[in-house]
Amino acid sequence: MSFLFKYGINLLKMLGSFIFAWRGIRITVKEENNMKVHAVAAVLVVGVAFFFQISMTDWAILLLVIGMVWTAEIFNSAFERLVDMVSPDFNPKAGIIKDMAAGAVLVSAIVAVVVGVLIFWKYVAAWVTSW
Ligand SMILES: Nc1ncnc2c1ncn2[C@@H]1O[C@H](COP(=O)(O)OP(=O)(O)OP(=O)(O)O)[C@@H](O)[C@H]1O
Repeated sequence: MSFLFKYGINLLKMLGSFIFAWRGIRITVKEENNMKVHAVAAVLVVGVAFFFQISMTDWAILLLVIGMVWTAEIFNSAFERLVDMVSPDFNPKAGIIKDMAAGAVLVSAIVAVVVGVLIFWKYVAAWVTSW
């Protein structure tokens, strides 16, 4: 019985963690313009992927890079807020931290674009030649 009680409490705690994590994602999408751009880009790319009926492996790679960009952007937004909280006044060190976090987003976005081109070129080429 006490085992079931502990199990239930742990399950509730886990549910609470999911709700808090979901709030973090929601706030980032709502308040960060860059995240809105990433979200729209992801929806467009997924639409194109459905159109071309890409393979399971390509889906896996595509979703991985989309997740990578979103993760980088959420971390970047968290860093921005943390820096603004800890160092609200101008501080070159604070600026470097923000620049580094923004750099992580840029790296992930560039990799995502390259991966997107590598994945889609063969589908686009086949589609164009089938005309
Ligand atoms: N407290 C600070 N001290 C020194 N430089 C800062 C500070 N805050 C921001 N900066 C510099 O200004 C740049 C822009 O910061 P900002 O907080 O506006 O983020 P951002 O990159 O414009 O992101 P977003 O558009 O999502 O708000 C930083 O990358 C950093 O170089």
